[in-house]
Amino acid sequence: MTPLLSLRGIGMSYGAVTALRDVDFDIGAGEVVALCGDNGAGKSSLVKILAGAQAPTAGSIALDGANEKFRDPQDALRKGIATIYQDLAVAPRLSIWQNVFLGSELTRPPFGLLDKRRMAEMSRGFLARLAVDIADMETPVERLSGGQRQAVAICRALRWDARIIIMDEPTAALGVKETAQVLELIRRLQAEKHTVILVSHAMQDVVAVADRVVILRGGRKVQDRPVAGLTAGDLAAMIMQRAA
Ligand SMILES: Nc1ncnc2c1ncn2[C@@H]1O[C@H](COP(=O)(O)OP(=O)(O)OP(=O)(O)O)[C@@H](O)[C@H]1O
Repeated sequence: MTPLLSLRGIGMSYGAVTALRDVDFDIGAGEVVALCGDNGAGKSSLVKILAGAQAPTAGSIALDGANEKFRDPQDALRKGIATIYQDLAVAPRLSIWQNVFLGSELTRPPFGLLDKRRMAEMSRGFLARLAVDIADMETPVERLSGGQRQAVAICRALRWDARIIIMDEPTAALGVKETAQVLELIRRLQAEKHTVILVSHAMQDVVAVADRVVILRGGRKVQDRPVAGLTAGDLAAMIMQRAA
């Protein structure tokens, strides 16, 4: 079967610094893949490439078997890859629906007025798919919990019908309860057959939701295996292992 996303020989150099070397991997539709590695391993560089924020200096990317080059993040989004960075890029004072449709508002003919009702209804529908219960779509995002904010950021990806959702350290700033909520969001995405790439330093999160783990070290892929049967301790040991 053709993988949904396929990377071949991806390299990234910043002048004299090589952040990624010859990285290959395939991701199937509906998989939750954790991308792990110690600081400086190359995770952010890879995320930026997949997000369309930077072009790799070597290698190729294919979606559904067709080679792709992303001109910019908007292009990657249009092609089905949504990236949610740790800061979530939400506008705290704006409402839930305004955030979900930020920069891509729906309008009504013939005068092009904002179709607030439809945007609010659709936002409610996206949140319902994630099993997040918030009564009022006019609620400013600053009044939401960390887990709920993450849900709003995911709704933005759903609004674009993203097939691949990249989440960069989604639980890094969250407490225990909110972390559990975010992991539940990922399970919901998985149940809807979305593909999720989870960048994480939290091995217990990886064990809880990921199907597979890809570990980078010094810019190279050193592990690519199913998570089943591994403990958080096993993963931490794999990340820290010295190169042979
Ligand atoms: N814009 C840049 N210019 C120069 N070097 C860079 C740049 N971005 C990243 N690097 C270097 O590339 C290597 C990989 O960094 P990257 O941020 O991709 O790793 P990471 O795994 O995301 O680390 P962290 O977990 O700390 O975010 C590091 O040596 C880093 O210093």
